[in-house]
Amino acid sequence: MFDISPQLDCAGRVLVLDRTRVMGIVNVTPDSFSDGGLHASVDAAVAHGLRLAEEGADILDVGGESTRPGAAEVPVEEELRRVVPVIERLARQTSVPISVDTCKPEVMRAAVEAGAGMINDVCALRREGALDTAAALGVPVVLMHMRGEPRTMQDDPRYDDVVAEVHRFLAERVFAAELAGIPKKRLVVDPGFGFGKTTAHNLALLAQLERFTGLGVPVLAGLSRKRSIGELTGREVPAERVAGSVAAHLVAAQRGARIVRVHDVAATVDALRVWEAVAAVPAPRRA
Ligand SMILES: Nc1nc2ncc(COP(=O)(O)OP(=O)(O)O)nc2c(=O)[nH]1
Repeated sequence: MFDISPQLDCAGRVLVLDRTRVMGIVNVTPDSFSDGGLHASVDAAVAHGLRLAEEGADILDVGGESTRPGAAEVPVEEELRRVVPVIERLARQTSVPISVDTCKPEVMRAAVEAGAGMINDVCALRREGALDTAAALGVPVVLMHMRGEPRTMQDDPRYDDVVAEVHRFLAERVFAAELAGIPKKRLVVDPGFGFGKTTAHNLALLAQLERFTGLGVPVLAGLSRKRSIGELTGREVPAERVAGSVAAHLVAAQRGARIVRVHDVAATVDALRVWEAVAAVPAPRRA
């Protein structure tokens, strides 16, 4: 699928990015925007994660704090209580790499000790101590763009040029991570769909996603069931936005995304397989 295949060593579980890989979402939260409360207990979250692995997830993203617009911050002790037991049990029961979706250095450390092999940080390691903690943990890190904080980010976000501004931010965060001792081979960037962006902003970022591949690290795209998909399709209920989400992630894959972060793993895996089969057909020889 791709000419070069970066590899992410997730604490010994290697994720080869020779094709677009599917990150399955395991939200251990009572209030996530699309599946809040469905997997809030350890047993339910572990069962959900194993189901996503069965459906073909290449990595499982375990999060204990909703980042939906308006969400309040979760105290570190509560976030630890939510994610650590889930990561511990998933790491024992599946060979699929596990990422932890957190901004907090304490949660990063505890999650990696519990068996997580990647950090997914929607704050791009901007929290106090996060850069040094991620450098010391030695696992890959997703750096995502967010304008402001979840509580206020959707209050009328404005950009002169959203693609240029997000690109500049991610370039700065890649540089900061490298300065802190995190090599590029352990970095992934993500434009942060829905994090301080209108639907027009999200569409511009998706249409020009290719530009972010120029940062020299794999690109992750996460549009799954988000408000913009609802606006474009008229689907009010997040769980009814599967087709729109799959379409968006296919476009993201075509425009260079090496990881897509999704709730609906089976549907996404099927769509990517069909696309990859077509993409693999040799170009006709010129007459
Ligand atoms: N790297 C990355 N991480 C993310 N984490 C959470 C959400 C929000 O989605 P979800 O986890 O489904 O909702 P909530 O934050 O309400 O739990 N989106 C992203 C994203 O786009 N990229």
